Amino acid sequence: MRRGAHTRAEQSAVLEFVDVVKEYKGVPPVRALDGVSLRVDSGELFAVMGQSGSGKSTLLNLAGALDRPTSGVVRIDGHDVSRLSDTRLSSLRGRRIGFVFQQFVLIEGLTAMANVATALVYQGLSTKKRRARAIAALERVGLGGRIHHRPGQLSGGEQQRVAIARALVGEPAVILADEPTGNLDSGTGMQTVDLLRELHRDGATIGVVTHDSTLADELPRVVTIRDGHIESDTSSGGPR
Ligand SMILES: Nc1ncnc2c1ncn2[C@@H]1O[C@H](COP(=O)(O)OP(=O)(O)OP(=O)(O)O)[C@@H](O)[C@H]1O
Repeated sequence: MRRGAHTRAEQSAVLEFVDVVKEYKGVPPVRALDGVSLRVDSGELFAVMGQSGSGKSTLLNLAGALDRPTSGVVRIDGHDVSRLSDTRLSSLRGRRIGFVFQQFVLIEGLTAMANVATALVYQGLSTKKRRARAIAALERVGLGGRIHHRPGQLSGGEQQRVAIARALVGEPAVILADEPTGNLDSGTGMQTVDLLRELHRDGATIGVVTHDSTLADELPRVVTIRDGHIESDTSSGGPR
């Protein structure tokens, strides 16, 4: 084997789903995920694609430590979420997951820099260090010239870049993006995808949830979900 090459087993899994079932209470209950097994290694860029109601948000909520499975195992960065208390789970979420949303979800009264720095409040850093890291993250997404702008003074694509900077500033184990191009025109959406690809080349682990096959086809790995099952996964699952 080439020196420095790792088999899949040696790589570190950032996300692991083993036979995961998620049921929502109701009469009758809704089985949103039904026996999902999935492994994502550090440094991957992947899409979770499926139609409305297929279970994408449910999978994202589990991968992002926002919820726990009904049965099966979800491990995030090596932690079995079912074994963590609510406090430990929210700490895992705050420190190891970066979220990007379709609606950007920025705070209107704050500058781009302050919006990004909010992601660091639990890291015990001085204000000066938080600002320095926020500026570095904004520079990384190409917004070094917009650090004092407020969301209303930025285009949609720029606002999504601020949101991506906020997601990556804490150096999370994985960035999870929920329909990140859903509010952007196709050209700006493609620039956002290019940015995600660039961050991936720099080593970030990124998952994109989308119903848009044009977007998913741009990414190296596509997991397609249908009726709560994984229908296909372009990852071979063997040594890479
Ligand atoms: N809190 C809930 N209570 C009951 N049923 C739910 C709940 N959340 C989701 N569901 C159901 O679980 C199934 C999967 O929903 P989910 O939101 O994961 O799908 P999705 O692929 O993200 O859809 P969309 O693209 O429309 O957001 C659907 O049948 C949905 O109605």
